[in-house]
This record gives sequence, structure tokens and C-alpha cells, in this order.
Amino acid sequence: MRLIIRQDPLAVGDYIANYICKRINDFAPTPARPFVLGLPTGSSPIPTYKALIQLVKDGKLSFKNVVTFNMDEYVGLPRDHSESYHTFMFREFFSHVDIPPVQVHLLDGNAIDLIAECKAYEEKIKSYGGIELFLGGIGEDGHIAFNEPGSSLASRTRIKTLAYDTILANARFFNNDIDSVPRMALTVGVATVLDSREVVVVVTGQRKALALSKAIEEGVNHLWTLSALQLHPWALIVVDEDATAELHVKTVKYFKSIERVQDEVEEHQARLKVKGIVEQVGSME
Ligand SMILES: N[C@@H]1[C@@H](O)[C@H](O)[C@@H](COP(=O)(O)O)O[C@@H]1O
Repeated sequence: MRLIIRQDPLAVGDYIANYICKRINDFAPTPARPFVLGLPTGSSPIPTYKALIQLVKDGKLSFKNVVTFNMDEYVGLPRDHSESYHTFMFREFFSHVDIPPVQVHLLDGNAIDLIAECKAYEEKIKSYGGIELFLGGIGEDGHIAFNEPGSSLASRTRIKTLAYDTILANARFFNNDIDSVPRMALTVGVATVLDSREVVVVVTGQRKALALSKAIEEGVNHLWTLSALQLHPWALIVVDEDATAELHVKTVKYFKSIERVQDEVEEHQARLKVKGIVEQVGSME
């Protein structure tokens, strides 16, 4: 696992957007071989979405050959409700980039058969050969997607009852009216996320500091589902200074030194590439 620390949420968004841009461009997707990207909602990824939109506007990135799968959706909230994740994604991102809407996938929280909807979602992901890069966010209780504390670390896409803490945290989007917040959601499972070839998670703000320390300084634990990332061979967490508040100084120093070494290795590989000695610029995990 790598941890990248940036000054503030804007710098975090820039870093992740440039990272995803490079991944997509290196992949050189085509209609027959699209880049499959997992995406989150929430306030934390908004700076990333803004920076990605700018990259598209600047002609540095295209989503024409990108297929997306969102992590989760509320159950029973009308699709065109201002707080549905469907509305959120089009408002904050899809409407501003060149992705054909047929390549966008979101769980349908109003499906008549919710279990069949979840199964079909997993099948659809498989039909594309799996997810190349899953971008995620976390809740204050360390949940990834809507995998609340106590979720099985082997879970797949399913219906999930939301934890009271999550309902309280999300009430801010529903005029602070707890009764308006849906009680259930559909969410990809922890195992669905871990199956992706690469996972990138955005964690910003002091509210997430305890969850971050639990997830990276302690053991793998279903009470902090982000900690399952410790089992992933290619995971990257990008955080701002505020989110590091609960980390040990030695943890922060360790990850900063890893980033320095990574930069040096990449520069070295790039020099070898220029000389034609290696074909690809490598990456450490
Ligand atoms: N289901 C979503 C999560 O996928 C998201 O990571 C979290 C964080 O939201 P925010 O970034 O607004 O703190 O919100 C919800 O719980």
C-alpha cells in the first residue's frame, strides 16, 4: 500500500486526477478494449472530478473509451431526486465530460428485484473483464462504498442497511432531516473492490483521521472495512494533512520516504525508457 499526503483537498484532487489521467492514457483504451473505472460519490471526490473535467477540457484526457461502475446507490430514492447518486454523478461529473451515457453504470435502487439487480451488476462488471481502477472514498466509520462496520470482507454487491452514524453523517444532504435519509442502499462489496486491478482511495479532512489510522496502522478488521485494502497488491490512499491527525509521526515519515524513493525509481525508469533499455516506466506497489 502507498499513502500520498498533500496539503489540502484541492491538491489531493489534482494528484488523483493526474494519476487517473496517466493510467487511462497509458492504457490507450479503444472501443473493443475500454478502460473500466469504478467511481464514488460524496464530497471528498468532488475536487478530483473538477480536475478530471479540466483535463478533458484541456484536451489531455478523454472518456470516450472509458466504462464506469459506481460504487453504491440509495434504495427507494427516486432516480431524479437531487441527492440520488445517479443525479450526483451526472451533475458533478458525467455531464461535463465526453463519456457516452451508455457506458455509465449505476445500481438501480428502485429495481423491483433488488437482489437480482445486485447479481446482474456483478455479472456486468465481469463481462467487461473486471475493473481496472476503483476510485473510492470512505465514511467516518471507515466504510468503503457502503460497506458498513461488520461487513464481510468477502462481500459482493448487495443490499445494505446503513449504520446510524452514516445516516447522521448524510443527513446534511437532506436538510439535516434524519427521517429523509434512506435507511438502505445497494453497494458493491469489499471483495468487489478488492477484485479490481488497482484501488485508489481519497481521504480528506480531520473527520476521517481516526478511520485512516485504524485502516492503515492496525490489522485487517471488518469494523473498519477500508483496512481490507491491506490485502490488495496495488492500493493507493491519497490524503490531505488534516486526515493524518491521528497517524503516528513515524507512519507519516515512512510513507513520505516511500514516495521519494518511488519518484526516484520512476525517474530512473523513464531515463532507461528514453535510452530504449526498458519498454515501460515501472511502478512500485
Ligand atoms: N456511500 C458513500 C461513500 O461511498 C462515501 O465514501 C462517503 C463519504 O462521503 P464524504 O466524502 O462526503 O465524506 O459517503 C457515503 O457514505
